[in-house]
Amino acid sequence: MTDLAHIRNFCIIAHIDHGKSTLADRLLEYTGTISKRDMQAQSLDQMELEREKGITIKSQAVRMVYTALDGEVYELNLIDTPGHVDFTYEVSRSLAACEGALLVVDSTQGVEAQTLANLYLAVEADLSIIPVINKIDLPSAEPERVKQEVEDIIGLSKDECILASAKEGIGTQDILEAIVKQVPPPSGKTDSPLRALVFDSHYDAYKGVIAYVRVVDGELNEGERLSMIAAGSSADILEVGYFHPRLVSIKKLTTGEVGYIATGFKNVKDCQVGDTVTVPSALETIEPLAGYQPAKSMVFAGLYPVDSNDYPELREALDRLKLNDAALFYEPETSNALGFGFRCGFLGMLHMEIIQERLEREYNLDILATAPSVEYHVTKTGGEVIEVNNPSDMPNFGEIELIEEPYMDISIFTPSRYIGTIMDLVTSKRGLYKDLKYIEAERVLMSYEIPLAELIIDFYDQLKSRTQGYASLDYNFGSYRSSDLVKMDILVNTVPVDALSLILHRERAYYQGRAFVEKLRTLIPRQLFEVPIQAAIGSRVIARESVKAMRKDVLAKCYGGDISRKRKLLEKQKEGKKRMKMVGSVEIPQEAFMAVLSLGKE
Ligand SMILES: Nc1nc2c(ncn2[C@@H]2O[C@H](COP(=O)(O)OP(=O)(O)OP(=O)(O)O)[C@@H](O)[C@H]2O)c(=O)[nH]1
Repeated sequence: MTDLAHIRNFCIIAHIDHGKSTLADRLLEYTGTISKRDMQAQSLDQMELEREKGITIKSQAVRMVYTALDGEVYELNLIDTPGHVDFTYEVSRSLAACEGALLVVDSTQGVEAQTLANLYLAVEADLSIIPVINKIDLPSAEPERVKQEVEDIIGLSKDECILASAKEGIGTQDILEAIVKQVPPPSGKTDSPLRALVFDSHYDAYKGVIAYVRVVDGELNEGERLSMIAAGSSADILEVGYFHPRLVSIKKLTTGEVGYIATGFKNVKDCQVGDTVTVPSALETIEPLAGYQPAKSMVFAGLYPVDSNDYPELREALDRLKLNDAALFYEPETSNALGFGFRCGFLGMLHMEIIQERLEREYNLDILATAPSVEYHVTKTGGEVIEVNNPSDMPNFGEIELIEEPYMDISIFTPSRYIGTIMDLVTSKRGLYKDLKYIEAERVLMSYEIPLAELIIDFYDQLKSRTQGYASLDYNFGSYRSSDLVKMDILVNTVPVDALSLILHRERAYYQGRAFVEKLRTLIPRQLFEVPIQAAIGSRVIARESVKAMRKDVLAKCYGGDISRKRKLLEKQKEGKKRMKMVGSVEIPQEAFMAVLSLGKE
């Protein structure tokens, strides 16, 4: 147990790849929390997937013990924050558990969109901010320019900036000293009833849900009973502890401290990020901590087993993933084309990709995903308002009074030479101009509102390719706005394929319909017969193409009795078939369902 004056809770915020995880490793190493020998690169990124994708998905908290130059011993709690905009809410809760933040800026790049977005969140959380200019070991580093940028853009004095190389360990001690001196100690009430903030949670098969908490007031004792204010659930505290970086169990966590509780809950839903932990006796009287928000799905897609016999396995896998991911939403869905599957809701595209990959890798399932959709608010002619997140559920024209779609507030940081090309891109995606600010002579911050439906379709890729990777993007939900949208149906071999339906803006529906059908023609493999593909809006066909009949069997190409060659070809064919779905008498591959995502490219 450490007295409040000797506790510091801080996090590291940065734009992607500016060196957050590497710096965390250096701090852990310097304080002897992890020996160099045990140091696995980026030990804070636990999941295999995280390491592969090189991003931090779940926040973690590690306790370090640091003897400062003044001779005093401090307990430093480093709370790692997720690095992607899909997880902004988790970031905001991690920040709420801290008093200070290291703001890492890459000295070869400078301030980027996410540096600012994270900074705003940190300022909102009232944190002391310590700017760290990283990667000064690189020949292309421009620490002076970036310091100036920090002063001009962020408003922190350039003299406060600490120059560092997380890779080489330069500046590590200065950073630790700054944390001790500049970050205020926590200011909770030690003699009040327990209030602790959950800033992350995950399910553990042995210990139940493990909640990562910051004790705000009072203390948390092993063996006591706890109550969750928002979830209304309660459980016994099986274990209390902190991360070092492995779990170390102790008897209690006191005011101001950060650690974990093993709750015995079987589902993270009972103990969600942002909820307040208290004791049952205080439940009636205590004020919940501010800022709780239930997770909200922004992007939806249908997930179907390629082999319909795998449906029970898919359900089981989703159930399991959900135990650990309160933000994952799903419900059974039936498609004429694809059979039984699930409509799933995700925080964003990255979240969707992660879930898909986990289903495939960890649960060994072959799944077919439909194109991602947003959630529309549809006012019917009778006045009833419904939410539609599957294009094939869109009511008929005649029944619709108004359709509203989610718009995002986006900000783009870019060298000014790309202003023109970015404006073209944003306009082509129905973006609405809000603001353009010169940050320095050659860099600008552009703000727009843009439909989420356009943002999820290759916007980021296009932004990166049009600006040679220089522009950075950040976005947040803005509001629902009405749009002139229509539903386009696709018929393959005269059979409507519900899972290929799309919602499009009326003005561009004709052009996009043609492009879509053309794309489908190239993706649907030849069959023994000619296959017409049509796009229709209401009863009007707006485009038509056909997949010509196949002439030869693949094996016909084989000569003589070369068995191994023949086998190879058959295997290849099987491989190609893996993600196909028989719709009527036509096989449709996974790529066809995703074709809309690549429409803008050609
Ligand atoms: N030369 C040099 N490279 C660095 C330094 N710090 C980090 N890097 C490299 O920069 C890359 C990104 O570093 P990470 O620590 O993974 O960045 P991050 O901010 O944690 O990235 P996300 O988890 O994706 O947000 C890695 O290849 C690091 O090895 C540094 O001081 N100097």
